[in-house]
Amino acid sequence: MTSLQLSAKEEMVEKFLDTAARGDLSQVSTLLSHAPSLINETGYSGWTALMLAARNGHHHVVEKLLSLGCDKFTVNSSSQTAYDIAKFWGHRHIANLLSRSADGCRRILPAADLSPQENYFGRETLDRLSRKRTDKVWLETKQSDSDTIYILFSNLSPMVSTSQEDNSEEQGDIKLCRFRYEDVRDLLQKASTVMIFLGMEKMKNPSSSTSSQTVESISEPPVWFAINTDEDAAALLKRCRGKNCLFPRSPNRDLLKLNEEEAGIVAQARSVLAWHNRYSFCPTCGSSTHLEEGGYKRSCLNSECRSLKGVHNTCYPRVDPVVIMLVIHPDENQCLLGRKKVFPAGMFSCLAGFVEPGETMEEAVRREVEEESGVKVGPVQYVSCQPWPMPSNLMIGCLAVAISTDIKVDENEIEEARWFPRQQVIDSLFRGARSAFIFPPRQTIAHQLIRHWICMNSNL
Ligand SMILES: NC(=O)C1=CN([C@@H]2O[C@H](COP(=O)(O)OP(=O)(O)OC[C@H]3O[C@@H](n4cnc5c(N)ncnc54)[C@H](OP(=O)(O)O)[C@@H]3O)[C@@H](O)[C@H]2O)C=CC1
Ligand SMILES: [Mg+2]
Ligand SMILES: [Mg+2]
Ligand SMILES: [Mg+2]
Ligand SMILES: [Zn+2]
Repeated sequence: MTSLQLSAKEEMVEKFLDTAARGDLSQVSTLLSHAPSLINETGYSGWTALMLAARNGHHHVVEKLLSLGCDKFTVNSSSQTAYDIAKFWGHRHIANLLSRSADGCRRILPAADLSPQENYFGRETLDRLSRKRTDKVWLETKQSDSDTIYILFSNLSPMVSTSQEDNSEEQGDIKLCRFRYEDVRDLLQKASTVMIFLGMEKMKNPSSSTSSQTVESISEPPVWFAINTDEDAAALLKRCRGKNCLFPRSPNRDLLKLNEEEAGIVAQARSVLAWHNRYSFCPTCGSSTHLEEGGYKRSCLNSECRSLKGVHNTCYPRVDPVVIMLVIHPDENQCLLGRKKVFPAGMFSCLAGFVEPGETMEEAVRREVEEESGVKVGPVQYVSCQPWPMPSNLMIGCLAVAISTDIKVDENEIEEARWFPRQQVIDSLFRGARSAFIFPPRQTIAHQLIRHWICMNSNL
């Protein structure tokens, strides 16, 4: 980038921040419609447009910025969020607006009226249309429809195209390769291919159709299917006309580079395909099974099998609940993080563990924290959840308050656990300060829980 371009950008950011500080709503909207990336830009001392609007009491501007997805958890160089600033300057109506979800807590755990928070892998881009899974005629017609989109998996990895030659970790750097019926027709005929119906794209703007259009004249949005095949991966890649196509090798890392819409689709497809991969035979009697209901059911072929009578959950895709929790020190100023041996050097994260049969979410939090760190936990509060398709976990994100603080790690599960002071977490998370430890990437619910705590209770 030339210095001229750089200064033009800086000028644009300055103009935008100034507009927000003055409360000029129409100018804020115009600038953002031309350059949406301005929304989280920072100026002097790390102040964002949201902070400036909050400082000067411009309610409408704050409202607009939030509606456009502005990050309200950012802190400035004095560790203040926009919420802290609004509260400090007495703009109660703005503080209320900013605290409506996670960050407005006065006690160790916030009041329970949390508004829903979306996590990566959680976006529902498709309408699953579960009632259509039993409509064989409809499904067959849609399979050969020229608008229908197929995504291709090999060994549970989706075929993607990459925009970057390098090893960048940025979100949006990979995109799903989309195929039409003619491209995959031969694969659909192979007995080993597993196909699942994912759903229909949601109407973007149903109300924008003109009243003169009849219901029939509005064509249905495309439906999506996912295919997992055992055909050779190199041969599959030749089907793709685009360049730089591949099957990512490390799902935990590589699938975090999709955009939010495609990540949601992959979460659904990969979890169901992984279930098929593991349940080829009936878990009750060991007989062969066959696919039904658009890939959402596997029924035993042995007509005597118990799984065909009564309620049997072995026929349906599995979801494993996992609790993941940020444990807060009773002094409110430290949080408990741990690291497993397999983590990259210096990485610490929230403790997590599988919920056991017959256990509540709260009890699972208390048991896993005590098992892994020796710390006893009192109150537990649910924050948000995240589908985690490695292979089919539902991560249940919680805050928890410790009632004892001595640490004794279970070395089988955790290499180290420590209390981290709030300021140290802020320095590492927001300031990119060179730090001895790092957090998991922002696409993980672990990262979001840590941010949630930071923004909940910041001191001026
Ligand atoms: N999205 C996010 O932010 C994060 C996601 N995670 C995910 O959460 C999951 C659980 O976390 P983790 O700390 O490992 O859980 P646990 O602390 O429960 O430990 C996992 C170990 O418990 C055993 N185990 C008990 N029940 C089950 C079960 N139902 N399924 C599989 N293993 C079970 C396994 O032992 P053995 O192998 O000896 O049989 C496994 O290695 C992981 O899959 C991880 O990927 C974790 C942290 C962050
Ligand atoms: Mg454990
Ligand atoms: Mg664990
Ligand atoms: Mg466990
Ligand atoms: Zn059976």
